[in-house]
Amino acid sequence: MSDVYQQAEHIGLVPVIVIDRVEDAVPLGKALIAGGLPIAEVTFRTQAGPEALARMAQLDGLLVGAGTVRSPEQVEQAAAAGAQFVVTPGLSAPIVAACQDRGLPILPGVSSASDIHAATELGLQVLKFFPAQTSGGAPAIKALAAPFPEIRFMPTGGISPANLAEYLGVPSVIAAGGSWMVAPSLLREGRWDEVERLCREATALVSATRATA
Ligand SMILES: O=C(O)C(=O)C[C@H](O)[C@H](O)COP(=O)(O)O
Repeated sequence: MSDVYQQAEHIGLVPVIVIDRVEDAVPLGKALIAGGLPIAEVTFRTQAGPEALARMAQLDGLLVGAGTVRSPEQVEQAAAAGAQFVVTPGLSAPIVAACQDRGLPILPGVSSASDIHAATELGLQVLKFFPAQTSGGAPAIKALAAPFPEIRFMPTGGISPANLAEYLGVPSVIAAGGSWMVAPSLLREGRWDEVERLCREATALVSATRATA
């Protein structure tokens, strides 16, 4: 496994960020680091996404990737901004190829056995299970892991402090993705202390879950 996947596994939870103002990028990144979640998936859903990613990528100790990448052109944009990994909502062979050409780790979204099968044919082993909660949740990942034992998952979509432990308890899950600690309202109001507190609380939950596994 690439270093990025190992780091994501070590941290256990990847904040998924939808950012509207580039000037929020650095205080947000610092809050993530201070809160013990030094990793971010910065979605390319907003216009500010690529520049916000570039600013966050300058912060020491923060692993930054691009999310909601939907074209090979956006892979170029992500790489130019300093992204260290790419996340896509679904499985796209051209996007996977663009990432593989650059040696950029990619976590494409999958939600079925057919998706996973296709991803294995593209040489991938670490996949985003998306949208996790509405695609059957932790029981679905366990069922899909049976025929694909080598595949590792990062479930994302509908994950909260209430169900995080259930996902992290599945052996094939390396980390979960979630957005509650970086909710748009917190960013809009510049509540960096609250972001940090929620990250710290989430980190404690990850540690407690793993200690009892
Ligand atoms: O489009 C993408 O590539 C994404 O990254 C989607 C996000 O993973 C989910 O929107 C996060 O879902 P919540 O944690 O329920 O807010």
